[in-house]
Amino acid sequence: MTGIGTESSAMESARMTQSEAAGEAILLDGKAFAATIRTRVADHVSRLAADHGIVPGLAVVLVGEDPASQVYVRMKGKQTREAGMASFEHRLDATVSQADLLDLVRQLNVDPAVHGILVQLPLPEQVDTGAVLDAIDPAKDVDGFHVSNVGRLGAGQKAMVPCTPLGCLMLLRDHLGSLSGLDAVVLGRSNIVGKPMAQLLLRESCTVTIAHSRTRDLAEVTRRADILVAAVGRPGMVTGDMLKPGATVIDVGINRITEGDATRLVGDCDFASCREVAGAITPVPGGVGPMTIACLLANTITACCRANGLAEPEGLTL
Ligand SMILES: Nc1nc(=O)c2c([nH]1)NC[C@@H]1CN(c3ccc(C(=O)N[C@@H](CCC(=O)O)C(=O)O)cc3)C=[N+]21
Repeated sequence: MTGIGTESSAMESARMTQSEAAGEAILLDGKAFAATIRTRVADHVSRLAADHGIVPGLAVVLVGEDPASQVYVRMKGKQTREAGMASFEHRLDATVSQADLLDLVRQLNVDPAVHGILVQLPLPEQVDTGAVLDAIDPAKDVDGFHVSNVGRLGAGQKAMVPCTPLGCLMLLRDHLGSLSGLDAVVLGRSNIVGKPMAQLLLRESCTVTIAHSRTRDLAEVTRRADILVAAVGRPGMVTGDMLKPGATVIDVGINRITEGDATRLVGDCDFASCREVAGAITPVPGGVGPMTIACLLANTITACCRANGLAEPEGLTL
């Protein structure tokens, strides 16, 4: 019993008969599941206010004017406020110095109204990203990128868990129940998705392989996967022939491609061929993306509860 996503489980099983009849993969509806998590977050926020007079607060720092980053930051702010939490947005010029950015982070570290801090990535090149992430108070590190949270996750200690892998794991548990003994292949070895995802799957007792750009005979590796998590940022690189029939496929890729004068979001998986072979697959959009933001809100509640010595919020942590 995961405690997470019973509503969406019910939706999945309703959909299962339809999909099986069509010989196509079940769609793992991250958009619907994320809405469920946001409702849980909003419930916790009401309770924190009523019982303790606490309003959880999330600070988001955006440096520069990257259009995609602006969209994500706007979505995060909107959903934070809709859940009843306080949203603090800090926009800095693309030319900001490392020292000024560190000053802002330190100010947020000591601000009692701020329980979570997220510095939107990527940062401009004059800034040392690792130094900025490690300046964040680990207790407020809702992205789970601080080296101390990375270490704690690896050591099996209580940590802040990166939002995208956390969302992927919630989808997997919701669909599969126990993951114990399953072969999991993570495609991609980034610090923000691939590596923490592998740690979480290992914690679930999967047999974990991390594949990447230098992996030899990739298809031979991916065809062993009961669970395939694709996080490489290459549109359509996973095709149906690379999958074990019935595999559960989590597509983390968010690639904006231009077709004529329209743009379209596609994942790292070639959806048309993968859905013929997979047992279940996340769509892009509407899969992992919405789960990432929902988990950011969940992590903010978790950080707030821990900061105030309150019990872990049920259904929002691992
Ligand atoms: N410090 C930091 N933490 C992050 O978590 C972080 C970051 N930096 N930098 C950028 C990436 C990207 N990211 C996404 C979140 C939600 C969607 C999302 O909701 N996508 C929608 C589509 C939205 C659209 O139309 O663009 C979907 O997939 O359905 C996508 C991408 C968080 N990131």
